[in-house]
Amino acid sequence: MSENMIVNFESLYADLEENDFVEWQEVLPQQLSAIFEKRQHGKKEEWENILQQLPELQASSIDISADKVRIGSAEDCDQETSEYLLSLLKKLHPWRKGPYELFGIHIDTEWHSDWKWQRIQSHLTPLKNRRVLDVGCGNGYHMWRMLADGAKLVVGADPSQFFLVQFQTLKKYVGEKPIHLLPFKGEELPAFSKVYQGKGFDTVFSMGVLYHRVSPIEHLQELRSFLRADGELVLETLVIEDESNQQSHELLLPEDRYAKMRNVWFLPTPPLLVRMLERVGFKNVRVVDINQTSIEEQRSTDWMEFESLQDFLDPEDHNKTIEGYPAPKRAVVICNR
Ligand SMILES: Nc1ncnc2c1ncn2[C@@H]1O[C@H](C[S@+](CC[C@H]([NH3+])C(=O)[O-])CC(=O)[O-])[C@@H](O)[C@H]1O
Repeated sequence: MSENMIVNFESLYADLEENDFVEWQEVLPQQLSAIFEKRQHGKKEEWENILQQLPELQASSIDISADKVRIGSAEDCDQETSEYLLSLLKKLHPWRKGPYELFGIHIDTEWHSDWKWQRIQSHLTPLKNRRVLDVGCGNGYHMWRMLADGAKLVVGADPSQFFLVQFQTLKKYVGEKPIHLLPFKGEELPAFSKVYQGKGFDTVFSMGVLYHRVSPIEHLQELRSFLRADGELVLETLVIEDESNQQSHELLLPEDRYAKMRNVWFLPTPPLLVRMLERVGFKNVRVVDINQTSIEEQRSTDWMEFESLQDFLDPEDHNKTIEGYPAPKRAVVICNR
């Protein structure tokens, strides 16, 4: 493996070859090396040390289909090793997406990401035997659930190398499976359908990413280019709702911060979101879920000690953010290329 990389991607190359992505596989080592070179992280050595210090343990059983993704059990590990593992996991604070259980240690993450999956799962074209891409996958929680649903290849992309380290920590104990996280932004992935002549993923997810993009239409065009013909897009993003006019095509561009976040740009109404998807060429666009995020779903825990949703809302009125905007509400839209 090239020196600047935190993890080894050899098994990904083999899985890409097997799944009709051979052209990408040929250029990927070079692309990865360039990304690690360009985005050198000050904590790289610290993270490498944690990954190397993880104890060698065999998971007697694994259940990635459960809401709490579980790897191994408390019996697989003696008390001393368990405490050591706990200390290493705590060094990887903050744990945002989950929940997970690793050898009996419950990682109580900031988000109940399982609740999002519950809202989405039944609307999907079954993932069995599909090649799946999750753009903005965080530490990969939903990727495990996609694998559990029978996907034959799960690739995630997220620019955060910290989330890559959390993902690798869990993957170490799962062993070889066709699930891989790449430290790329969505816009750094190849436009498969253009570059590789009609090739692409069967299902592409983009959850919690669109509102972070300054160019939301470009993000939708990219997502389309990652799909094969007829492939399915699952898009989840923040929306605003106009209670008096369910057909309004409006959007909110926050003046400055939104729920204390600096990097929130465009929040469309659901009809505008549908129109955006149709304008870039998606078919069969349908909104399958709208949900206001509760302070039970996103909250501070022992594993994420910073501020969370409760601190981002108006203390007098949880239907408003602290800046006075509508509180976070997320829509799930599904459509086809
Ligand atoms: N340009 C980009 N390209 C790709 N990823 C990006 C980009 N910019 C930021 N990210 C990544 O997008 C993720 C957004 S969180 C959603 C996680 C998961 N999907 C979830 O649905 O729980 C938001 C939320 O809290 O919902 C982060 O991991 C960023 O690093």
